[in-house]
Amino acid sequence: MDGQELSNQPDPIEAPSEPNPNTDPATEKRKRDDQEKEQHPLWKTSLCSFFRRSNGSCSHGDACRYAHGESELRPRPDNTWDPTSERAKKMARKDEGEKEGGNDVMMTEAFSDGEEGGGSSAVAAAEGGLSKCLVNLPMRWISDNLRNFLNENGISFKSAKKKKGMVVGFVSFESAEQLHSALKELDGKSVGNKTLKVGDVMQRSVDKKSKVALPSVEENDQKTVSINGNSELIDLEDGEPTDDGLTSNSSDSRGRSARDAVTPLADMPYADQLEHKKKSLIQTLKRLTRNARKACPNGIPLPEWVLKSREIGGLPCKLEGILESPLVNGYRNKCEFSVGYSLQGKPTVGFLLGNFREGVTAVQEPVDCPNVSRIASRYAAIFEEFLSQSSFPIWNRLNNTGFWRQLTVREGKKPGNSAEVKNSDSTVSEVMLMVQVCTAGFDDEKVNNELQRMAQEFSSRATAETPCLPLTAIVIQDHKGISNAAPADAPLRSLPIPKECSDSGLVAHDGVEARIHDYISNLQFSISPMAFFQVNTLAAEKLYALAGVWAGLGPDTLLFDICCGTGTIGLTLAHRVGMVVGIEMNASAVSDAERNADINGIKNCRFVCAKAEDVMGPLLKEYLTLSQKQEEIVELAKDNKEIKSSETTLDSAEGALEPEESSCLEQIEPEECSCLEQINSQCESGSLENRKKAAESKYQIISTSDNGTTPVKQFKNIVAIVDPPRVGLHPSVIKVLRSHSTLRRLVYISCNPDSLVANAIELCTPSADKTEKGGQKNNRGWRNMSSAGLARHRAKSMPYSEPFKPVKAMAVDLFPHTPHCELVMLLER
Ligand SMILES: C[S@@+](CC[C@H](N)C(=O)[O-])C[C@H]1O[C@@H](n2cnc3c(N)ncnc32)[C@H](O)[C@@H]1O
Repeated sequence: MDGQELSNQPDPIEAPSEPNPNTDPATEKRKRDDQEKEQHPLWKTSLCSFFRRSNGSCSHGDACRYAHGESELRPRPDNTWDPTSERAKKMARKDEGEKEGGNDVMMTEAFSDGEEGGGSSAVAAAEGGLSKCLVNLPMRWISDNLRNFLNENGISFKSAKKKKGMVVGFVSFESAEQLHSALKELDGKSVGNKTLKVGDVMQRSVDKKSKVALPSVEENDQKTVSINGNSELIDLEDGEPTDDGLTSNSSDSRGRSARDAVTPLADMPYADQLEHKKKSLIQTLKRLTRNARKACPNGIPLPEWVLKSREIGGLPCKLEGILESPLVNGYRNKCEFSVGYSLQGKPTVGFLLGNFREGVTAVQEPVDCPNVSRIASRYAAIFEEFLSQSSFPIWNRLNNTGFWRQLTVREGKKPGNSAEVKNSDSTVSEVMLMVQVCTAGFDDEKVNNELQRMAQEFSSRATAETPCLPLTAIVIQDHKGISNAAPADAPLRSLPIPKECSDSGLVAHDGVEARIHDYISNLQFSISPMAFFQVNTLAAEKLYALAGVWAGLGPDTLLFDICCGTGTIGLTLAHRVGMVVGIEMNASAVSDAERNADINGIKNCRFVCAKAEDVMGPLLKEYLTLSQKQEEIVELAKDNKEIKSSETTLDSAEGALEPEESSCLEQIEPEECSCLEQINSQCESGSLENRKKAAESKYQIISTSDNGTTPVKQFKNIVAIVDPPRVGLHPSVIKVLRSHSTLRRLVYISCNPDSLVANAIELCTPSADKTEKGGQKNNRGWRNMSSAGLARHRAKSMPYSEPFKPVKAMAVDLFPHTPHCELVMLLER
C-alpha cells in the first residue's frame, strides 16, 4: 500500500465484539447494526475504495466504516446515495432521462438554409406528417454529418438538416413506409453516449404580421416540435397563416412558461427557497473535501481541515448560512429580453422557454416572472407592440438572419436608505434601454428611420404611463454574432430621446454618453451600457459588506480586487484599507471604475485594465517586492485610526469586526447574528461627506500608480477579494495567488459554487514534494472531465507552495426565485 493510500485510509470505527455463540445470530446482528449506527452517522454511507480496488478485500474487514459493496451501502442522512455507487449513477441517469424527456423542443424559427429539401417539398412533407425531428444528436454535427449518419444506417430519407451547436436535427421522408422503417431504426438508438429521440413535426400557425418580406430573410420553414407525444416542431414555408390552435393547446399541455424557465423556484415560499439553496450548497461544498482528499499527493498527510471535516458532516468549513435578499420581488436592475416568436407565432419580447441548443427558440412575455420589475415588463410590452408594426424582421436563431434581437432594460436608483425599500419601482430614477439589432444587409437610411420611430414610440409610451416611466438613454448595439451574447466591443450608438420625454418629467440625457447611476453603501456608481453591475443592488451591498468583514482589512492592507467590474468592491472598502488595486478586462468597466473613484472622492485606488491572468503575477511582484519603508505605512495607519475614531457608526462596526475579535459570524447562525446588523450598518452608514473627508486626509501621502511607474508602497497585509465570472479564475491566476506566500487571506465570491469548489481544490490541496508536469498524455480526455476532476489534475502540477485552507463560507441570495445564489468563502494560510 503506498503512502497516499495510507494517509487516505478510512478509519475503522471500532472493532466489533466477538459474537456470543449462545445468542441468536439475528439478534446479535441487529444489535451490532444498531451499535454501528449510533457510532457514526455516516456508517456505511460511502463505498470503500480499497475494497473495490483490491477486488473485495479491506484490512479493516467488518469494522470498516465504509460499505464493502453495493449491498452494504446505506443512504446518507440527507437521503442521497454515494455518488460513485451504481444506485446513484442509475438515479442520475434516470433524472437525466427525465430531464431530456421533459425537454420539449419548442422551436418557432424559420429553418431555411438553402439546402436541398427546404422549401415546398419540406412543406409537403410536414403536411403529410412525413417530417420528424431527431433529438440528442452531437452538437458538432452539421447537415452533412446527419445525412452520412442516416446513410450509414441504411435510412432512406428525402432531406436532412442539422445546425452546429444544437442537439436537434430535422429529417423528412418520401413516404409513410420510409418513415416507419426509419422510426424503427432510429428511436432509442445510441449516438455517442446519448439516446436518440424522435419527435413529430407539425405545421404551426404563423402570424401574418411577421411575414413581411425583407432583404436577405427567408421566412419559410417555421417549426414547432415536441417530443414524447407533446406538441411538435416545424411549420414550413410562407403561405397563408392558418390558425390551427394546435400549438396553443400543445403549449398549454406542456405547461412550460417563462416563469418556469427563469424563476423555477417561484412557487416555493421564500424561506423554503433559501433552505433549498443551502442544502444544494452543502452538497457542492462537500465536493471540495472529497476532491482535496483524493488529490492529496502520496506521502503527504491530509490537511487538518480535511480531517476535521468529519466533525461537520464532510464540509470543508462551516457554512454559516444564507443571507436573504432585502428585496424578493422585482429585484433585478437589469433584464435581457429575447426577441423571438411565441409558440403561437407572434413576435414576442420576453424569455426563451428553454435552451437553444436543445432546440428551443420559442419566447414568452415575462408574465408572472417575479424577479422582473414592473418597469422592465412595461418596456418589454411597449417594444413588443412596436415590433408587431415593424417591417423589419425578427432575428432567426437558426439561419442567423433578421434584424431585431434583444432588449436590455437597465435601471438606476435614487440614493437613499435602500434597506427600507420594499417597492423597487419607487426608487428607480433612471432607465437605459439597449436594443440589440443586426444591421448587416439592411439599408442604412431605412434602419435609421426605423430606429428613430422606435425611440419615438418608447418615449411617447413611457410618458403616457401613470406614473410615467423613467427613460434616460436609448442605446443601439449592432451585433452580427450567432448568439445574443455580444462581445464587449460590439458597436454601440446612442439614440437621442425625443424632447417630449424630458418635458414630461423624464430624465433624458441627449447628446451625453449613455450611462445610468446606482448607489451601493452610499457611494454613487456610474455604469456604462456594457459594464457588469450586480443585478440585485441591495443584496450586492450585503455581499460586499460581508466580503469586507471577512477580509480583515486595515490601514496597512493592500487589497487586490480581482475582476473588479466598475470597482464596486474595492471602492466600497477603500476607506478601510491603505490601497486598492482593481483588475478588470472590460475597458469600459475600468473607465467607469476610475470615474466612480473620482465621483466619490476616493484616491487610494488604482485600476488596471487587463486580463487578470496576464497581469496578476507582475502586479503582485510590483507590490510585494518593492523595498519601501513599512514604518511609513504604520505611521499612516496610526493617523488613520485617529481620523477613523471621528467617523460614524461605520467605523465602530469595523472595529467590532476586526477579524481576531469578530468570531461571531463563525458561531452564530445568520438569522440570529448581531453581526448581520453590523453588515447592514456598513451598507447603510458612512455618509459620502465622511468618506470623502477620510479619504482626503488619509491618502495624501500615498500616491496612486496609474501607469505602474509611480513608486508604490509595500503593505503589511495583502488581501485579495476575487469575484470572477461563472467559469471561475483562470488557472494562471490561481497559480500566482497560491505561490505568493505573502498573500495570506483570500475572499472568494462566486456566482457559480461549482467553479468556486474547483478553484478551491487547486488553492487548498497540499503540493507534492515533486510537482508533476502536465504532459500531453495526462491532458487527454480533459474535455470529458468534471471541473473538479480537472482541478485535481491541475493541482498535481501546482508549484510547491503553502496551500490555503477553507475557513468559513456564507451564501448571499442575490437571485430569489431561481436556484442561483452567491457563495463567499474565506481562505487563509
Ligand atoms: C462577476 S463580475 C464581478 C464584477 C464586480 N466585482 C462586481 O461585483 O460588480 C466578473 C467581472 O470579471 C470580469 N472578467 C472576466 N474575465 C476576466 C479576466 N480574465 N480578467 C479580469 N477580469 C475579468 C468581467 O468583465 C466582470 O466585470
